[in-house]
Amino acid sequence: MSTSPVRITVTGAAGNIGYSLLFRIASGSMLGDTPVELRLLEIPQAVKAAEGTAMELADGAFPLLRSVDVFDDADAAFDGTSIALLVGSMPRRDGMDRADLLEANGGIFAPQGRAIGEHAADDVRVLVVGNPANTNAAIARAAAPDVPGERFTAMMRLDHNRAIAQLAAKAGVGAGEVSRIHVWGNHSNTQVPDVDHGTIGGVPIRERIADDAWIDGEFTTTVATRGAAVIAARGASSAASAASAAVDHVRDWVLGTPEGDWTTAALPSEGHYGIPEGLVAGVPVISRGGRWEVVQGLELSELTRTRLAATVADLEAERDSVVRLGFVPSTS
Ligand SMILES: NC(=O)C1=CN([C@@H]2O[C@H](COP(=O)(O)OP(=O)(O)OC[C@H]3O[C@@H](n4cnc5c(N)ncnc54)[C@H](O)[C@@H]3O)[C@@H](O)[C@H]2O)C=CC1
Ligand SMILES: O=C([O-])CC(=O)C(=O)O
Repeated sequence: MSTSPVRITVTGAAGNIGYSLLFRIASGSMLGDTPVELRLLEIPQAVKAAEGTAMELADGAFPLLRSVDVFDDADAAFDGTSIALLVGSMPRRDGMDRADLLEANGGIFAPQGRAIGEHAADDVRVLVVGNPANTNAAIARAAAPDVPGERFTAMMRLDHNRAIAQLAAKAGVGAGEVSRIHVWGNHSNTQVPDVDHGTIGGVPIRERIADDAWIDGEFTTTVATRGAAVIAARGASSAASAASAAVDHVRDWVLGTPEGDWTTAALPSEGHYGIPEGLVAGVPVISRGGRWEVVQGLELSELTRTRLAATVADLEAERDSVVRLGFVPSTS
């Protein structure tokens, strides 16, 4: 067991995702047997609620939890942090698109990116959960030019997990039977779940499901619009499943992806698969030695290529908006 604690900052700690996420981290679900120091960042009006959550974390008597501190100042909250989970922002409500949140939430991620650049540990890894997650990650990255760009990622793992769940249900198997799928592009309804290289119980997915119309139609739409469906049902956006996906993303990033499988993360593009550089896009990834690597050389079907172009255009439109709003310089 590693004895030196890892410092983790969670923003929006008093919110719905925070309430689920913090307890998963404290229990060891994210980093295994590694002690953790939690730093909770909130806006001043929510500090009291975050302190209540800190009391409950203490009451959990988690053996791996070394400390919990609450902040309303980003510089202090990110000081020396190695893992920054940027959750705090405004969630969308029924009838809104995630892109409607650009202006409201863009103003949060530039100052937080700057604070990370100036105060976090040299090994800092950043996961942006707050929507629109991909573009918020690009904003934070642009504000922290001294941090290697690859350390700024956005969460597409919930989309990935949703795709696995739908496929497993259709095939009547457990989620653990589904391998080698991923979700391209934006965490929006233009995202592109891709099963063409995947297997269920070792059998190619299209062969096992034997229903291309379902895969290319209902399955894709269900995964891409699942967030809105949960909002319509719950009256609030996904929270526990989002927290679980954040735990999955960071665990795989730090500890590595299982041999023989891959997953999905949104990374700043280096031009792979024709995705323009700098867009933070969902891609197939493995993690080795604490670094994401894009799975290279996959053959894309004509349909996937067309859909990938549409989700890239969606990301470009978001990038153009935040350039206009002044959150990102036009060269990023
Ligand atoms: N990427 C993904 O797959 C998913 C992303 N989300 C997004 O995650 C975000 C958070 O969702 P919830 O926890 O449900 O929302 P929530 O409204 O329950 O909590 C958000 C928290 O963030 C805090 N906050 C606002 N501005 C802040 C700032 N500048 N610094 C620190 N904290 C700040 C608020 O006070 C609040 O406590 C939303 O943007 C939501 O759309 C939600 C589900 C999935
Ligand atoms: O849909 C939303 O606004 C929340 C979210 O990102 C998701 O559940 O995928």
